Amino acid sequence: MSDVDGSSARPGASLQVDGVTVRFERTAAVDDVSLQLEPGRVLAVLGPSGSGKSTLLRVVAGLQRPDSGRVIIGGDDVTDVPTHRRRVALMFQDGQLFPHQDVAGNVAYALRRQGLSRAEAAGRVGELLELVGLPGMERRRPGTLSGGQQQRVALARALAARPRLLLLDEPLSALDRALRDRLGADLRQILTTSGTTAMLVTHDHDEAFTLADRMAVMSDGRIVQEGPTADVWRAPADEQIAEFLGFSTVLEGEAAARLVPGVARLALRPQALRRADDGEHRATVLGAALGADVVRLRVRLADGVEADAVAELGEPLPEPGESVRLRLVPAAAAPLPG
Ligand SMILES: Nc1ncnc2c1ncn2[C@@H]1O[C@H](COP(=O)(O)OP(=O)(O)OP(=O)(O)O)[C@@H](O)[C@H]1O
Repeated sequence: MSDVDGSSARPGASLQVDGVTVRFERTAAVDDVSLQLEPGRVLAVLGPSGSGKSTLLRVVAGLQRPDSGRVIIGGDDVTDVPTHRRRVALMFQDGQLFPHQDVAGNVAYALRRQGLSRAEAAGRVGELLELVGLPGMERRRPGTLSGGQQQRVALARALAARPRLLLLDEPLSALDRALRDRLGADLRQILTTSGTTAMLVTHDHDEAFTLADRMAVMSDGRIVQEGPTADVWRAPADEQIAEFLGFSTVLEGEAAARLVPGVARLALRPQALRRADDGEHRATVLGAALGADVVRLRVRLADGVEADAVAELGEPLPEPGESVRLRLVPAAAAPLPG
């Protein structure tokens, strides 16, 4: 237990979850979940609403006692250690800043509690604000900041305590799309730079993909697939997971093999079929709509199967009934087992 309250040079610790089960009444919200995360890595737990991911996060944070199983952080079994002694930090959707304190006061909160002098804390606050891209913002009040800036302050505050493990609950979902993309990329960079081990829960596959090295997909309290983000993204274990990861069409048999020879089931993202004059696949347009960065098509393939497709903006919008040629974008297609 020596490291629970002590400080170490390297902030990130390993995380191990061993056979954790949490029951509410009869049902298991978390059902025999085991996970391992190496120091400095970021794990996204991805799942639909009610799949148990927040409950799992609360167990790791020490806010929920498991009915069985263990939580081990940096080699210490913390299952019976209260939250404030686990050296974990939590960051929620809405940063929950103290409204009456300025940015520096918010970020310095944990530092002052650790007994740093005012001058030491001020220096560290400056560094942290630099890290999250808000240099010089010390004197601003939370109410005068944008949503994205507030999330950055919340992140700086969470990192101030040099947590061994940072726990994030849908950290980007309260932000609008453009801000989410920008802060997502920054957050990823900040976590990597600071060497922080982090676990985030989200129902947004883009958020998981942007932020995490590893992904665990949860359904009905269980982990149904786990691995490096790119691997899960490229090879979902079944149709339900594929759908959850943003694949919109599953082709079977002939229709699948026509696109990728030898494949019996093929999951396609909406952008997997792209209009191209030299494309080798023929299709009939059923409908077309302007999207923000592409034209979205609904098409019928040669086999009579319907699928999504995209076309470049700027090309004339194809009419329903029009015949088009499509090219497969292999990175947006994944063979499914079975
Ligand atoms: N305190 C509680 N008492 C009773 N049931 C609970 C409690 N907390 C969660 N549950 C139930 O446990 C299951 C998992 O809930 P949990 O909040 O972990 O899911 P989630 O995947 O985080 O969902 P969301 O994305 O909607 O937050 C749900 O069926 C929920 O109703």
